[in-house]
Amino acid sequence: MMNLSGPAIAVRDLRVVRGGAEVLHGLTFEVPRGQVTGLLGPSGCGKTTLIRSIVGVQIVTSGEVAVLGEPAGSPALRRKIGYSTQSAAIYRDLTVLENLRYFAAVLGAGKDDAERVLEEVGLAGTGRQLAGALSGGQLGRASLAVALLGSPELLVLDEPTVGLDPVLRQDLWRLFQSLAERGVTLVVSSHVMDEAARCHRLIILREGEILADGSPDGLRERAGTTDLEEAFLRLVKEKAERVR
Ligand SMILES: Nc1ncnc2c1ncn2[C@@H]1O[C@H](COP(=O)(O)OP(=O)(O)OP(=O)(O)O)[C@@H](O)[C@H]1O
Repeated sequence: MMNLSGPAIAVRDLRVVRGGAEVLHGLTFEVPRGQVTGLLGPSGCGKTTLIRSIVGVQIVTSGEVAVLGEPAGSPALRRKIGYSTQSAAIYRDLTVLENLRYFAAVLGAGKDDAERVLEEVGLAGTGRQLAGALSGGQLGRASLAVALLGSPELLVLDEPTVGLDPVLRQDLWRLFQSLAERGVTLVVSSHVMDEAARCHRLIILREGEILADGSPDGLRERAGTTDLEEAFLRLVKEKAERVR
C-alpha cells in the first residue's frame, strides 16, 4: 500500500563532506508525492551526492533525510525505491531480457515484470540482444528499465536522458509524466535547463546550495523572464550581489 500522507522526501540541514571538502552545505527541502521533481544544476554542484543521500548510499555528515516516512537507507525502503545511476548497472554478457529477469528475481518482482518494463522504456525489440551490443542511449534505457522493476513508489534517476536524441528524450519525459499520473514520485536530475520546463517542481542546486525551489512558473516569475535558462542566470547573479 502506498502511504499517501506526508512528503515523499524530507531533507533537513543536510551536510555532506567528500574527499575532505564539504560539498552539500546544509540543504533543507521537501519533495511532494506523485510529481516529477527536477534536480538541476551545473556539473559538480552536488546533484549525485544529494541523490546518493536520498537513496541511502552516501555517508552524511549531519542533518536528516527521510524517505517515504523512513530514514534514508532503511531496509524497508529497498523495494520502494527505484534508482538508476549515471553508469548503467547491466551485465554486458547477458541479453537485455536476461538482465531484467535476473534483477526482477533479486527484487522479488513478478515474472512478467521484465517484459513490462522493457516495453515501457521502448526497448521491446532488443530483449534478445546482448546488453554489451546496445548503444549508449539504449544502455541508459535498459538501466532505467531495471529501476522500474517491481513498480517502486519512488524513482530516483540520475541524468536519465544524457546522450539521448530529442525524440527519445521526449518519449522518456512522457513516461515520467505518466508514471507521476499513476501516483509515482520521481526525482530526476539533469544539467540541461531545457528539461526543467517538463518538471512539476524544480530544485536548483549551485555549489552545494539550493539556489531555487519551486515550480517552473514560480521560478520564471521570480526571475522576471519566461526563459528558464535565463532565469537560472539571473538568480545566480542576484545571489552573487546579495553575497557581496
Ligand atoms: N568520490 C568522491 N570523493 C571526493 N569528492 C567527490 C567524490 N565524488 C564527487 N566529489 C566532489 O563532490 C562535488 C559534488 O559532486 P557531484 O558528483 O555530487 O556533482 P554533480 O552535480 O552530480 O555533477 P555531475 O553532473 O558532473 O555528475 C564535486 O566537487 C566533486 O568533485
